[in-house]
Amino acid sequence: MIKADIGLIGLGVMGQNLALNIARNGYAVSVFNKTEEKTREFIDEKVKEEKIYPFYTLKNFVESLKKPRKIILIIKAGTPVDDVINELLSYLEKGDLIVDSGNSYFMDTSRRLKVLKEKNILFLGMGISGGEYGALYGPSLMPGGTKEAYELIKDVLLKVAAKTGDGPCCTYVGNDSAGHFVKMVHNGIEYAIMQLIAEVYDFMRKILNMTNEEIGDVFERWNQEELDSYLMEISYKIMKYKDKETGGFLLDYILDKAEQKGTGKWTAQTSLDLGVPTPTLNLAVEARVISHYKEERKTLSKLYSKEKNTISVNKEEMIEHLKKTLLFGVFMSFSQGLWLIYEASKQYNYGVDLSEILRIWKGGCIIRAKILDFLRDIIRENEKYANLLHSDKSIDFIKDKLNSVYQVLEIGRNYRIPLMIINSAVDYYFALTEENLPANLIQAQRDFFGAHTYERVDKEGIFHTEWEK
Ligand SMILES: NC(=O)C1=CN([C@@H]2O[C@H](COP(=O)(O)OP(=O)(O)OC[C@H]3O[C@@H](n4cnc5c(N)ncnc54)[C@H](OP(=O)(O)O)[C@@H]3O)[C@@H](O)[C@H]2O)C=CC1
Ligand SMILES: O=C(CO)[C@H](O)[C@H](O)COP(=O)(O)O
Repeated sequence: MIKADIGLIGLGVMGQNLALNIARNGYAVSVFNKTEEKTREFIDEKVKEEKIYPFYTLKNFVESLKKPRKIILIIKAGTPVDDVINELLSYLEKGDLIVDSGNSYFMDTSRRLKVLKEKNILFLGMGISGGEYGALYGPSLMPGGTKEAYELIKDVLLKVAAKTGDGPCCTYVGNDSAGHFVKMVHNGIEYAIMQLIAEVYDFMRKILNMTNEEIGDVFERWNQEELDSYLMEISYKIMKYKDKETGGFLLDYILDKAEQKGTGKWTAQTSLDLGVPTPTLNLAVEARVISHYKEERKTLSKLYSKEKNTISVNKEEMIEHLKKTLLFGVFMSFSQGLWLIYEASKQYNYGVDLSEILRIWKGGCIIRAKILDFLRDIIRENEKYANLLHSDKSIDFIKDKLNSVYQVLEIGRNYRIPLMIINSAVDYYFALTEENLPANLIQAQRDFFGAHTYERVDKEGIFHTEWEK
């Protein structure tokens, strides 16, 4: 009778490759998928010598595992996770472990942890990043929950994770739902960087009149410099990719409506709940939402004539300005995301080590980037400042980029192209480094209409004024 080391449920894009990755690292893996056909296809078409065993009932699947059982779920987030856990509970025993590695909402993970603890089942909420390629060759893994649960599966996770010069891209992220929280923010940052690159592309094609090929060349060059990152790499490849059907660039045939599955929106919602400013991450979600109104945009674009103040620009200089703008935006995106993780870690007692998070994001994951080493140096320099802007290194970095950001924004405005996220990054910087904001007027207005009271700058206390008396 088969006794496998690991069980994996969910043979979708990620699950198939993760199963292969685990098996290729020397483990015997039992697999189960809701739709049987997918399991059969996987076994017939993808599995070669790997020790991967298919099961068609959960009972047989569970019985095929060595005790204590270790089961990785990698299925659609939400109700399916609850359904599968509930079904599994009929067959699991005290001390068995479930690892949910889908993009689950962190509050769901906290709830599941409590329920499963009462049933003596160990549980980890584990973020995974790297897409289908990462799942196969080495993802970045962000497990959170109890240390006891992590210890049970640590060896497997460290083996299958991506490796960099700083070790495997997996660490114990922290207590409770820390793993899924960190993955959620990872995705919030991912949305922001994707939107930043998209705005730069828009600028290049509409203002600098660059072809996809030319933009691809610039992105490729940037990818060998400070902007070296996975998202830059795929963007230059996308720029140059030809459509098999038409022979044109595939990108030009893709409808400009961005989809989303929820993690970016949860990041924005959570930052508002916790009161941490992450405007760049939030606006990246808004940008996707606006993109969805294609018909509306089409109609309105005809109603409003776009008088563009064309001004002459030096293309090569502008490309350099765009590079610095992108670096500035990427820095602000990470800065906002890390601050959010830091505050959440305090609020929820996660115990997250930000430097470790930056380390495990260096390989395998979608937001891996050369700039992470620089950010890590800043974090390690002074751990009490989760807000990166405090560091001298940041001040020098930002000063070097600002003029370029201003140039890009000014020209973008003259040509009327939306640069929402670049604007948000610079406004975040302006607001956060401004001693006197106009919030005094907001407080006065609130007190005027709702007797909400205010504090004064010249004396302690809470005050209210009868404004019309
Ligand atoms: N794709 C990516 O780049 C990444 C995805 N993720 C996350 O990993 C998880 C899996 O993603 P991915 O592999 O891309 O998704 P797919 O859409 O390719 O696969 C979804 C999987 O979920 C299963 N499933 C759906 N509904 C149920 C249900 N009610 N009960 C049991 N199983 C169900 C499907 O089974 P069936 O075949 O029977 O429909 C299938 O195995 C998701 O949470 C996703 O957000 C995380 C990082 C990266
Ligand atoms: O987690 C991921 C990458 O890190 C998934 O690919 C996720 O689906 C991306 O988010 P969205 O679909 O909302 O763009």
